[in-house]
Amino acid sequence: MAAPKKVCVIGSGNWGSAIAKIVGANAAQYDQFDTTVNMWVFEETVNGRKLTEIINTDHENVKYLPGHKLPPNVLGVPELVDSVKGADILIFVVPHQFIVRVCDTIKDHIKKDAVGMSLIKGIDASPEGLKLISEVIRGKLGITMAVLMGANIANEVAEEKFCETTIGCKDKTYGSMLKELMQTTNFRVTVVEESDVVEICGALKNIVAVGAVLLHGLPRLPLPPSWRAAASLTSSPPATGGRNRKIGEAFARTGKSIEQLENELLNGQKLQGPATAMEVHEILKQKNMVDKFPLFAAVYQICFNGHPVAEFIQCLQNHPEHK
Ligand SMILES: NC(=O)c1ccc[n+]([C@@H]2O[C@H](COP(=O)([O-])OP(=O)(O)OC[C@H]3O[C@@H](n4cnc5c(N)ncnc54)[C@H](O)[C@@H]3O)[C@@H](O)[C@H]2O)c1
Ligand SMILES: O=P(O)(O)OC[C@H](O)CO
Repeated sequence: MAAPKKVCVIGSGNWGSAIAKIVGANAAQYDQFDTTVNMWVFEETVNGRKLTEIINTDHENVKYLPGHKLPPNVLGVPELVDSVKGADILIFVVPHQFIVRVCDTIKDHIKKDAVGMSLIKGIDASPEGLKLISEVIRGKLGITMAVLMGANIANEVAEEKFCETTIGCKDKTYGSMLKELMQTTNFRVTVVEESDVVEICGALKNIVAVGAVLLHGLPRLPLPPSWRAAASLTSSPPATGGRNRKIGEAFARTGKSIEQLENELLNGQKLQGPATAMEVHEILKQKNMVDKFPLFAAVYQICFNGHPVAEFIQCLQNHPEHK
């Protein structure tokens, strides 16, 4: 029988911890996985104790996923290089702004035949154009990559509410292995081969989520309730408690900057929607296509250029599709 596959979860934020809860339970249950699951923890001090010590003693990430026990076989590791040693499966789940540094740190320390799976929502924008985060990782590490994306809110998944998600994986053998690692009774996994589509939809969805929330935050526009409901249907997570919703509502209400609200309200968690709107805006500008995506442009202008939230309606009224 093949040696059990060793898993490392790279990241221990809100989603990283919720995922470690699932992966730890499945690794303990299925023979094809090594029981111990490493989880890289960006070390910090919480209530006078190291976060790794809290995780490894109390089995709870009290800062990023309070109120949920992690399986005891999930081991918090503060050194990134140590955490990935010997791992056959690398699950990438850090905020997207940190991924390049993570890859540069581990590139000489991973197994060459490891398989990676990115749970990171976002894109990489540079003067060379748009790159998917999985492409960035593949380019840096030279490993096979899959992705997992869904309308998933970490706290809901940790509470074991019924949710579905999609693994995008071009290789069917890896696809079924990753499904066994991720699926539970209440976290249902579909595997498809169109990995790039799954990934770009996961990233762009966060911009739409911010847009839907900004609309909800508009107090006196003559929008019928059905319109607001339709907006939220395009992305149900912000309607049920995501961070895009929390910050989007506060932004529309207070007029404070996104950065200030992230610092004030998220306790170290990172908001992804507005950052993705900025990166997508860069790409659209490069390609002279800003006018073709008025919703993305409006989210960018409102979040970063001081445009009034009420401008959202004009952008939709003037959408090229209606001309
Ligand atoms: N939270 C969710 O509900 C959810 C759901 C689906 C997908 N995602 C995606 O998962 C990814 C990770 O999000 P999350 O919710 O786990 O993170 P998070 O926003 O909760 O936490 C921030 C994490 O970044 C770490 N960090 C801070 N500074 C760092 C640095 N300099 N280098 C490396 N790490 C640093 C913190 O220790 C913490 O673990 C994101 O791309 C997000 O879009 C999140
Ligand atoms: O908590 P949010 O708003 O960042 O959403 C997290 C996920 O991306 C939702 O799918």
